[in-house]
Amino acid sequence: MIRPQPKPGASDDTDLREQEALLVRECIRQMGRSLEPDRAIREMLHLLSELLGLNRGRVVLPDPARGDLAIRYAYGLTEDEMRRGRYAQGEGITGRVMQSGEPLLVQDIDREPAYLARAVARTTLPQETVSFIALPIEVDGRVGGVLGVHRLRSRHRRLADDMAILGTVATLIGQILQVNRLVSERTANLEDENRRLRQALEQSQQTPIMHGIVGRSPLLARALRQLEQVAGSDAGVLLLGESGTGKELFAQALHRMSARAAQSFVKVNCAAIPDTLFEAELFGHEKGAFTGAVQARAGRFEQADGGTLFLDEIGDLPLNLQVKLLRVLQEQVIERVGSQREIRVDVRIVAATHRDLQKLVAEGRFRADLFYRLNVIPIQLPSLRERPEDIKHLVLHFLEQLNASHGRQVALQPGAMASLVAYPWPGNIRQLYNVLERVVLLAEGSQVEEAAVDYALVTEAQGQPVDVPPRRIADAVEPAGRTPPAQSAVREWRSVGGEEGAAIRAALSAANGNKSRAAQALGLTLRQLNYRIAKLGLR
Ligand SMILES: Nc1ncnc2c1ncn2[C@@H]1O[C@H](COP(=O)(O)OP(=O)(O)OP(=O)(O)O)[C@@H](O)[C@H]1O
Repeated sequence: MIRPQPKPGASDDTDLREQEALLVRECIRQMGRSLEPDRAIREMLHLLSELLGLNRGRVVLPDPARGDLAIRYAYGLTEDEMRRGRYAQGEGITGRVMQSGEPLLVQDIDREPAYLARAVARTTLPQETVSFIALPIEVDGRVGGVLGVHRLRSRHRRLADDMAILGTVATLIGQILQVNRLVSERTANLEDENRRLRQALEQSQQTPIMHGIVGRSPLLARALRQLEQVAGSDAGVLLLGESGTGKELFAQALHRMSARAAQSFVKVNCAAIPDTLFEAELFGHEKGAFTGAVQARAGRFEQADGGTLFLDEIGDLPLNLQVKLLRVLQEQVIERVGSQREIRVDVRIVAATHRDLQKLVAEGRFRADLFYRLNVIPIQLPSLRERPEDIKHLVLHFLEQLNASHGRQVALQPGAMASLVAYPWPGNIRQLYNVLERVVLLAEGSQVEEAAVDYALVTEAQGQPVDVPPRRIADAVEPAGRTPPAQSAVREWRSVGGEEGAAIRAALSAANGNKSRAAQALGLTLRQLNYRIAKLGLR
């Protein structure tokens, strides 16, 4: 067999092609190690040097912490040289390539002023003419870094070939960086998610919750015990407590615990029904009973037959309607408006009010007989002020709900929680929920800081007639970054280390006893200043 004789120089060419092919093959093999970019990229730079004589390869990447560029991977550079290799945007050859996204070739580094020789000193390089080649590395469709190598100018390989192979290597390095960025992003997301789930799990294990009612304070526990005791009977229950203390929630829990749980729970808000519609609403009406009664309709009593009727805001029921309600409660029969037919109903009555019914009775505004009928088992629900230890549990419970319903992953920093616990919550749990919802919706990151909560509380307080502890107001008049007008006075006031009295006196004396001006100087409202004066017993 006759082997074809290579032309002169062809064997050199073949060797070079083989080396190139070997380099590309090996570099592609390194792609399998994408998750270890240090090893994979260093090995690629090693092959460039070993097989093609493109030496001291380095990959320069942006350093987000310092806002410049730094050598991240290298072959043939000492640690010191790597450390020295930092470039501002647009600085030197590397900075320019990063900025323009175009490759640059310096034929002779000794004749190019833009070449900085910062990482590798000229003295450590060969005496002959040295070139420097820098190429952009594309990551996610953008210039994500720069690949740079030294090259002896007089060599047997053509420059165009070197440029082509370097382009291929830069692309492969870009792929490795892209995979890594993706993996670290996903890992960070998963870690975040994990942390949040762990927190949620801890919270749900810690949050004492019975029948959907959160809290473990003694006053709440007592109310819950009473609820459980009476759940089995048909006795009427009167739930007493301020607005937003959970009266409706308790009524629902009572219904669910009772033997009537499979039947309906029907709510009537006595304060919301106009007098003229009250009878029709409660007892129903026949077709044509009054204008607009186009068809017969069952009232709330009938709808609740066999179940529970929750009469909310019973204290707001006008006297003439109290008589009608009493009659039904006594006889357990109703007559629809426009009909004389008696319909027997079997309902358990749970009533609720935020008013002092006994006082209303004494004033002749609530019938005593109806009061005794409803007040068989009174259960007093504590306000949030009386059970501050429950606030934290409620906050964690609502936070979990709000995160789920708004697709957020918000957590509160300790200071933020402390602010929520310190707030007086005149509107009780409903108000707490509303404020938290606002905080979750407005949260910019996953961690809510104290200042953000304080700001929400101040906004809340401004819309509510409520005395907020002044320290909170002073802290939170403006969100971080903006300067409240009276900040210096506030700082002074705070710097007296709790001696509020002295600060208030000083402000009052500076304002010649004018409280409005003193309040302004302290960064408080007049109402808050009055509150502090009264609380501290100042004259
Ligand atoms: N202990 C609690 N645990 C969890 N959520 C609660 C608790 N108490 C009240 N809530 C929630 O707070 C909100 C207000 O409660 P609810 O409507 O029962 O109060 P209310 O006393 O009936 O108020 P109002 O007198 O103004 O009608 C509801 O969303 C309720 O689910």
